[in-house]
Amino acid sequence: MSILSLQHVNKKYSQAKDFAINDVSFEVKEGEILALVGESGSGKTTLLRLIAGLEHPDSGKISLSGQIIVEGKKSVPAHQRQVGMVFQDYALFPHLTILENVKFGLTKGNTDQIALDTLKLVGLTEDFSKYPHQLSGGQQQRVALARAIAPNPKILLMDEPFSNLDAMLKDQVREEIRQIIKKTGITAIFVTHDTKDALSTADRIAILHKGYLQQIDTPKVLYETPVNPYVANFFGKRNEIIAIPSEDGFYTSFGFITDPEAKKYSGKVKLLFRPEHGEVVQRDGQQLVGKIVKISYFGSHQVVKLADEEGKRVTIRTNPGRSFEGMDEACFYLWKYDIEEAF
Ligand SMILES: Nc1ncnc2c1ncn2[C@@H]1O[C@H](COP(=O)(O)OP(=O)(O)OP(=O)(O)O)[C@@H](O)[C@H]1O
Repeated sequence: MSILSLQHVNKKYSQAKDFAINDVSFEVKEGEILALVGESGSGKTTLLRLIAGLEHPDSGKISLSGQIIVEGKKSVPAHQRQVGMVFQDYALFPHLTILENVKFGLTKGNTDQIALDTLKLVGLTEDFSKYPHQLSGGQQQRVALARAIAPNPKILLMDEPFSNLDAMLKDQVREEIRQIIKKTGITAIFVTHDTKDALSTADRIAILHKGYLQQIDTPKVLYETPVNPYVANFFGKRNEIIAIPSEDGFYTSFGFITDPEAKKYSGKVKLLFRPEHGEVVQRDGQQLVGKIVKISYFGSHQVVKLADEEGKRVTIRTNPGRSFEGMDEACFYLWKYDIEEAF
């Protein structure tokens, strides 16, 4: 069941030339974690602020939990929307203790007990009489999360929740935050510019470009079946090989690829593939071949750059155990690629 629905939402800031959000419509299902991604200025934060009630759209409709919160001039004020918000810098009150910070937005019931239960839920084991400056970044984030979820909001909104954490901590915190959100069953939307955050943490990802929603789907579908080149390239550069189709395959500058699909094309095409959609193999005459330009070792995998006779390069990801000692050339094959007409 959908808990949040946006219909044809548009937003233009008063001094701006272009719309920050252009005709955006989507739904979020109950209990789902949605990531909003896009390059800087694509409208991610604006969209989050429109849902929170911190900005008002020029047109469109937003419903939360079956209630219309925005339509035309009508708007439910931010404090009445029952939306929990975690800001990028956590925005904790420096003069309040951990417990007081979490109790801040609570008005009903035994507020001490609710705050303590929520702190337990987010796994914070510190002395709750400490102040925010006495905590690490990861701990401050848990306090901010506890403060946002303690009042039992209908939806949790997080702006760049992982951007202040160092790389070592990030992987761990991402997983922990995901588990906490899933345990509470709360619906969550987070903004990030980091594709790794989105792919590893979200159930679905919405990708924005210049305020337009490009695609919204699961990480797997977005990565493997992007609807346009912008979405495809957003999740990492793809290799591009120019190919000439024939009855039974494609002629390329790296060799021939047998593919019955080729006969459907008449002119030149582009074969597009990600580094992990190729594999370096032993030579047996059937594969593509390239001159080894560079090998980079990453522990979990190696990245090999191969060039054709004119120096055009492709990048292939391969297993870390493969040895290239004494080799000038390497053979490879592609197990997955997209075919696009080349003009
Ligand atoms: N208060 C404002 N007044 C005028 N223009 C604004 C305002 N806030 C944002 N914008 C513009 O709206 C567009 C979308 O901005 P927004 O901050 O939503 O993008 P974003 O994707 O969150 O970017 P970033 O990743 O850099 O935070 C940008 O062109 C930005 O310059």
